[in-house]
Amino acid sequence: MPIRIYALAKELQVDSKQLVDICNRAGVTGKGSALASLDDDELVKVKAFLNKDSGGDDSRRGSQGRATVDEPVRPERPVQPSKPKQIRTLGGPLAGRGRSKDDLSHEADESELAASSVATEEEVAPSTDTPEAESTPEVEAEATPTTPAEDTVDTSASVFEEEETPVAEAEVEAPEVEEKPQETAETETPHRDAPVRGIRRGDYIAIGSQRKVRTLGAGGAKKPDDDRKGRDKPKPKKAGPVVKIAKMPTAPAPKQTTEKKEPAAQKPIMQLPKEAIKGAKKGQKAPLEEFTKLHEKKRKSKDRKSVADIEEVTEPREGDEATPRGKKSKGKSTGMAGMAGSRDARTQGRKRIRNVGSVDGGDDVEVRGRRQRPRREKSSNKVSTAAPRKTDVALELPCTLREFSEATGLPVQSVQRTLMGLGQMVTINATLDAETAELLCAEHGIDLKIKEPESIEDTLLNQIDDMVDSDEDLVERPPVVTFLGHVDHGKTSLLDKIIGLNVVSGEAGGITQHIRAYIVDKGDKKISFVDTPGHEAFTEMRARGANVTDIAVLIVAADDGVMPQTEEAISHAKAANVPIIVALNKMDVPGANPDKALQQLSQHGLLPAEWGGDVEVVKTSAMTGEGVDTLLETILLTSEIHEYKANPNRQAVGVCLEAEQESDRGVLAKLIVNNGTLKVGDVVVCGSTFGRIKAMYDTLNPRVRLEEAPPSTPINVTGFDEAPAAGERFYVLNDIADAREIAEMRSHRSREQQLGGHTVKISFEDFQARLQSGNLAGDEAGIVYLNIILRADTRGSIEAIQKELDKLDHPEVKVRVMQATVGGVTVADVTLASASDAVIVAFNVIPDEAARSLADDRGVEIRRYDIIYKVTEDIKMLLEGRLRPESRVTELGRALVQRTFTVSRIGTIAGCRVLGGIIERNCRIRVNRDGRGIGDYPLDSLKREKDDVKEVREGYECGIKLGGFNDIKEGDILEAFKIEEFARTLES
Ligand SMILES: Nc1nc2c(ncn2[C@@H]2O[C@H](COP(=O)(O)OP(=O)(O)OP(=O)(O)O)[C@@H](O)[C@H]2O)c(=O)[nH]1
Repeated sequence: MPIRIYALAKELQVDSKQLVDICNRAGVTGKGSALASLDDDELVKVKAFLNKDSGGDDSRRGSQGRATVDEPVRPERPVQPSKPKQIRTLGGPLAGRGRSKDDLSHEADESELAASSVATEEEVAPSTDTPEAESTPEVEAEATPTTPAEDTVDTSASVFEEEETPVAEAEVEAPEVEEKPQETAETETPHRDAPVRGIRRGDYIAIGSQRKVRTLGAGGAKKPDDDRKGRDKPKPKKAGPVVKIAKMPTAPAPKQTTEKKEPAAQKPIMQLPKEAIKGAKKGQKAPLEEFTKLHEKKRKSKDRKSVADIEEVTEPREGDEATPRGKKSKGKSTGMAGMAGSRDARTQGRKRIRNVGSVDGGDDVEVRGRRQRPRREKSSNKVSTAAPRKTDVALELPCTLREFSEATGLPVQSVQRTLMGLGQMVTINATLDAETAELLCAEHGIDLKIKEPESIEDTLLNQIDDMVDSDEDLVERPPVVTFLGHVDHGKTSLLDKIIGLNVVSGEAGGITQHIRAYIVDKGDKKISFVDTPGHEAFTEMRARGANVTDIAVLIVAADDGVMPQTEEAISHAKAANVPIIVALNKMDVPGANPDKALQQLSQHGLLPAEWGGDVEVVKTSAMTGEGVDTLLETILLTSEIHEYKANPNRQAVGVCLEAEQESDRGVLAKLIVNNGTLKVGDVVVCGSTFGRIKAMYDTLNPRVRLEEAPPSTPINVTGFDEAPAAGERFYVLNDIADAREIAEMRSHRSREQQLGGHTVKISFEDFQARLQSGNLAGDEAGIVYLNIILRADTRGSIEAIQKELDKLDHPEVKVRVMQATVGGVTVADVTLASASDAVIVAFNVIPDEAARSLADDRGVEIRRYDIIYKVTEDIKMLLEGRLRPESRVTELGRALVQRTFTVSRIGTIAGCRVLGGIIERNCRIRVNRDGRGIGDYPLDSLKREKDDVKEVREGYECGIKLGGFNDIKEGDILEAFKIEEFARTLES
């Protein structure tokens, strides 16, 4: 049976190289390395050579055999006669068996060992002769020396100790290898004579097994120290060596290379949803059961995973940062399994990091590095996150510097630099007022639009205004009818006749002083009537946005016909865009001429139905009651045609018609409900006043209390803190705090407007600007109308101007003359102009003081002309959008001529008192006499007593000499004005 040289060397306890040399010397050539095999003949030959060299008995053969070896030099040991006993005491039963085996015949041993050896070779290394097999560790293991005693006692501790020795040798350094044979020589020497045999399967310890044993840890495997102790144990029983030898260096205990134990992984605290807990109580399967099993399986299989497997997973992660997350999400499944996948991925991630990164704190380093990388990349890109700079912004002012910067896109530092240049040191949270913001925008070339902050008024009241009732909620409501007409034509009398009252006699001078509003029954229908002191009041409500009237009844006395106020009433009714019914009253009067009245009405655009027109004319008499029922039927018929509807099931909105302070009840306001139902206890805001409705009274029977007022119902209410203005709209709100806030806000705004002056509501220039910008809403056909109220000195002037205006034709913009009457501009004109966004054209007439004042308050423009073509030219330019920039007349003041003085060679000097404004030198003077303009002339001289002065202010007297006009008379009104050049607002 072949045996390798190194195995034999071990058996003989000599160095392999020395054995190679011995082989050569013994004539066994061709054995150049320790891995070379010796066949039986060669083995016998070598052994014979060794025996020949030694020439001693068995007990001495080992030591002599070793003595023949040149190196290393070992101290000779004296032969101990009691050696077998020592062996027996050392090995115990094993030693005894070993001794008994010596008695066995060599043939038996050889055959048995050969059989076991063959079996072992077949199992472990079937082709030991192949070069590959020779180089494999398994082949090395085959040559592990064993003792014959091991054949029978294969699991004894001594066998294990013997097996451990070469393993330890493999781990320790060279000097230790040389020590081993010395320590074991005494025990192995008796078996030296045993024939060489192969190893058994039980003797074989694979490399992997060796490693396994080594890495078992302190508790799992015997330490080399223990082995040494085991071997050292019987030493005291041994006979000490005769010759003292130097103590051999002891091999240091092999270092424990087991990995640091990690603390046991803690189970995560997982809170189950309540449903799962409930379900589990009811016996349902626990939701985490499957997940736990799956996770446990994964954990077990994870331990078996090789490093290569882990690295394989790691690689794509190193290359692509997005991959790991993708892998994690891939591993996720629905429900709890998804959680398991996520945890598993996290565990793998930790492992990965440990393998790739450093041992100490590798986790943190890797994790930190991975997380920081995107940030570094982001910062290196230097992408500006600042808002783009804008060319025009809408800002709510005041605002902070930060808000300004964010809105405009200007860097804060840039804005601060600009402000520093203006001498202002501001912080980022400093507040910028409108002026500063405008300055900054101008500096940086940004168009600034100041945005009005959205108030609670906007949010709440606009929400109510925009509320649209569904068709199902809408029900028919009574029409609200207003009587309009000339004074004393019988409005009040007719209404009294309808409701059965006699109010006329109760009013001072028979003139209606208050607005009256009643609701009357006509069969199963109701009609609300509103009687106003004049059409101004009617228009006043419209001017405030409260168009309560559904139907206008124009009262025309059949004996008088159309009068100036009738014309105005027609204009107001037309401007309100409501159906008009004409009541030809006083038909009982002997001088009644209905045909003449109808003709006049036709001339004012009201063509009667009996003449083929669309205006219903009812002949009535408030005295006799003639035609009253017909008038009511006509009203109801008109109402039916127009289908006036409202939703009674919502909070009320309406209009205040009138209010007064009463000594006992406080504020008593007359309201009319437009929509919804007003109830006692409702919180109401009306204009700049608010309150909670304490009580409601019927307007016909003031002592009758009402609990609620449905749509179109006029009522008197108490509960307001102050008297609201006529024409103000009221709203019912849910919260009285909101009502208070809105009222206070409006009050504050009203004061500001009074202090800040007025703005022109509409003017020619403004109209043109709004026309160009498209801010003027047109009618259904898209036609925009320029509303004009024309006042002229004569009927002829009116006709001439209207004729000229008719020539103006523009497809999209048209002139609408709302009213054209003779005489000076009145308050009614201003009211109508204010309500209708109209411009008053005064031709050779002037406004009276009340009208002038009201026009200033309302911002109504009154344009005065004295040449007809100038009127039409301006309007033509306006319509064509080619209004030239021209000199604008600036009114300076007015003076009353008290006396006149005629001086020869100089002319007439007017002694005047300045009524208002200022009279300046070099101005022009417009002379007005009896409300009509005579002409305008340059101011020749202006004196105070005998001194020329630059100006004379209100309340002072002065002497005025006009250039080229001496026909000045006492009572004339002199209006001073100057012509100034103004820049164009629009280019042609
Ligand atoms: N004969 C006759 N007289 C009437 C008729 N209607 C009104 N009157 C009288 O005309 C006068 C004026 O009547 P009012 O009802 O006050 O006229 P009004 O239009 O209301 O007047 P203001 O309230 O000032 O706008 C009263 O004296 C009435 O008696 C009528 O149909 N026939």
